[in-house]
Amino acid sequence: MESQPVSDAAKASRCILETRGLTKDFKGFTAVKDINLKVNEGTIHALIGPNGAGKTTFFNLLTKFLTPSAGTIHFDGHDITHRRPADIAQRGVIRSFQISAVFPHLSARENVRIALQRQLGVSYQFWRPIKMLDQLNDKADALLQEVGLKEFAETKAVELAYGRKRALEIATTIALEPKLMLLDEPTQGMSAEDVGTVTDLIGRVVKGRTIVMVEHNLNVVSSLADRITVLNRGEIVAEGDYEAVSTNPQVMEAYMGTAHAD
Ligand SMILES: Nc1ncnc2c1ncn2[C@@H]1O[C@H](COP(=O)(O)OP(=O)(O)OP(=O)(O)O)[C@@H](O)[C@H]1O
Repeated sequence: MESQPVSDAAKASRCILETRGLTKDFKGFTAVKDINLKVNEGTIHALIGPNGAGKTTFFNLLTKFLTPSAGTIHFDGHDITHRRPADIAQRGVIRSFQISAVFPHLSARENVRIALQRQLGVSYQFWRPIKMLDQLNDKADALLQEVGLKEFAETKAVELAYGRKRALEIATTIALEPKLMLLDEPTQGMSAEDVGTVTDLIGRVVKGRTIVMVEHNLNVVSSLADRITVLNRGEIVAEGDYEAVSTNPQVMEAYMGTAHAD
């Protein structure tokens, strides 16, 4: 039987990540409580919530920086609850701004090239002729162009302006061809101008990719996220698109301490 091409709609409805009853206790304090979350392939899913809501702890559970106290994590059809962090990265769960930290004294191109080498599994073949490794330059340049850093290929990462550094981090993450990108507050600490640039960049380069992001800036969330999960005190208080969650009384209460936020 001939296989049918998968339509965008069908692809978007495939759940790639699911947590069931995910819980993390710290000595009797429950930071993440019974979280049931589903992320569909090809979508941007944002996690928001006030300080201390449990967002970072939840991310750390997904990447196995922390071990859950209870519950399971399923990724791409596999139960990964008891997998080691390296296995999870190998399966394509890549956390940007942490794992893919850039090397400050290497150029933008060299940074992307190293990520590409890692993806190809040739990182230790340092005896290969430089020329062979130079074949990666074309691919690296294409990625730099994609994130708007073509003119900065020779610039050392440390010399890039903040927003451009973030763009480089995104390029090195994409180079690893993630099945799921975890973005940790991608616009944190940025000027309004950089927030706009990085938001546009994420919107452009992540098309068709699956992202879970923690983000405090609600403008960024409203323009990027297909679906939003709101956490408060370790629990999900609301889920839906931006319009649904932003008008939810429990969300207003979590953020502002009142359901009448006018
Ligand atoms: N290792 C730990 N030991 C004890 N308590 C912890 C630990 N890590 C986090 N917590 C607590 O768990 C709760 C959730 O913290 P978490 O950092 O996940 O929240 P968050 O939503 O990411 O907050 P923020 O937006 O401020 O980064 C907080 O009350 C925090 O103090």
